[in-house]
Amino acid sequence: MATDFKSIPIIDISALLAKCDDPKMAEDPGVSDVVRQLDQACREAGFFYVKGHGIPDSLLKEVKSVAHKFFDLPYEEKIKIKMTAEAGFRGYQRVGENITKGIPDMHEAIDCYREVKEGMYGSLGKTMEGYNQWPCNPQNFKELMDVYIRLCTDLSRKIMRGISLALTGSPEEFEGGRAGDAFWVMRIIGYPVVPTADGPGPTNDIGCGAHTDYGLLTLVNQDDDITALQVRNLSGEWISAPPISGTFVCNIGDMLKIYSNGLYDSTLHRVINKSPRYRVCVAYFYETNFDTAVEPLETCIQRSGRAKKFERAVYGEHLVSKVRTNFG
Ligand SMILES: N=C(N)NCCCC[C@H](N)C(=O)O
Ligand SMILES: O=C(O)CCC(=O)C(=O)O
Ligand SMILES: [Fe+2]
Repeated sequence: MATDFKSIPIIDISALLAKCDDPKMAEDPGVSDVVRQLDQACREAGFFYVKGHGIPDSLLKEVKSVAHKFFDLPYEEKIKIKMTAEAGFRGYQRVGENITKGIPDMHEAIDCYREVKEGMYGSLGKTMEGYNQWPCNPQNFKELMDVYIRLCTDLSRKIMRGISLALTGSPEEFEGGRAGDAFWVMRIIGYPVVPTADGPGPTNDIGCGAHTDYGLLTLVNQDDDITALQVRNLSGEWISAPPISGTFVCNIGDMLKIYSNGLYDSTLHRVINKSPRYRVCVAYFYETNFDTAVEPLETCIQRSGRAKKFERAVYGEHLVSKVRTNFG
C-alpha cells in the first residue's frame, strides 16, 4: 500500500546485477541491501529510480533523440505507420487518440508490443496479433529500438529477481510459467507544449491522465530537464518524479499488485508537460507471460494478513480490455 511519501527513492542496483545469476545470490550482503531498498520503495511508493543499471547513458539519450526526430516529422510522414486494429494496435497514434478515463490524452505515440503470431494464444491473443510498424525515418530507428528492448528486458528480469527475493525469499518466482516468457510493451511518447490561455491548440493540458500500468514493472526513460511525471501518494497529493540523468524511473504494475496480494500497489500516475519544450518519454513495460493466470502468491497472502485480496486475472485479458478502452 502506498504511503504519504514526499519523494521517490533512488536505488543503486549494481550489487544486485553483479550477483543476479549466481545461485547463492540470496546470501550476498550487497544483494540483500538492494533487496531491502527495493522492498521499502515498493511498499511505500510503488515507484523508485534505478541507477547502476548497466545500460549506457549514451543509449538512453540516443533513444530519446530519435524519438524527437520522429515526432518532428510532418504528420503525413508519421501517419505512414498509423496504428490500426489490423496491426494489433501497433503503430503511430496522433495527439488525442489515446483515451484515459474518457478524456483524450495530449500525447502522440508509437506503440509496440512483443510480436504475436496468428493463432499463438487462440482467441485470447487475437486482438494483439500483428507485427510492429517501424518508421523508415530516422533510418536507424528499428535497429536502435531492437537493441534497447533487449537490454530493457534483461534488466527488468534482473530487477524482478530482486523483487522476488523481497516478496518470497526466492529469486525465481517470476520465471517459468509466470514471467519466464515475459510479454513486453514499449511506448515511444511525445508530449506537445501546452497551449497558452489565448493561443490555439489542444483542449486540455493533461499529457496522460491518471492511470496505473498493467503488468509487472515499468522502466521510464524520460527527457532530461523537464519535470512532467507525477505520482499520487496516499493522501492524494501529486508528487513529481523529476528527471535524473542516467536513471530509469521504475514503477509497479497491476499484475505485481495481485501477485504481492497488495503488499505492493500499482500507484496512480499522470503526465502534465507545463514546460515550453516538447517532451519525449520512452516507456518499456515488462509483463508476465501473455496467457498467465495471475493470483496472489501464497507467501504474500501469509505476509499480508492471510486473506486473499484479489481474484485471479489473466494478463492477456487485462491488456486487451485496456487497449480496447484506450482506443474507443
Ligand atoms: N501499457 C501501458 N501501461 N500503457 C499506459 C497508458 C496509460 C494511458 C491509457 N489510456 C490508460 O488509461 O491506461
Ligand atoms: O511520460 C511519462 O513519464 C510516463 C508515461 C506513462 O506513465 C505511461 O505511458 O504509462
Ligand atoms: Fe504509466
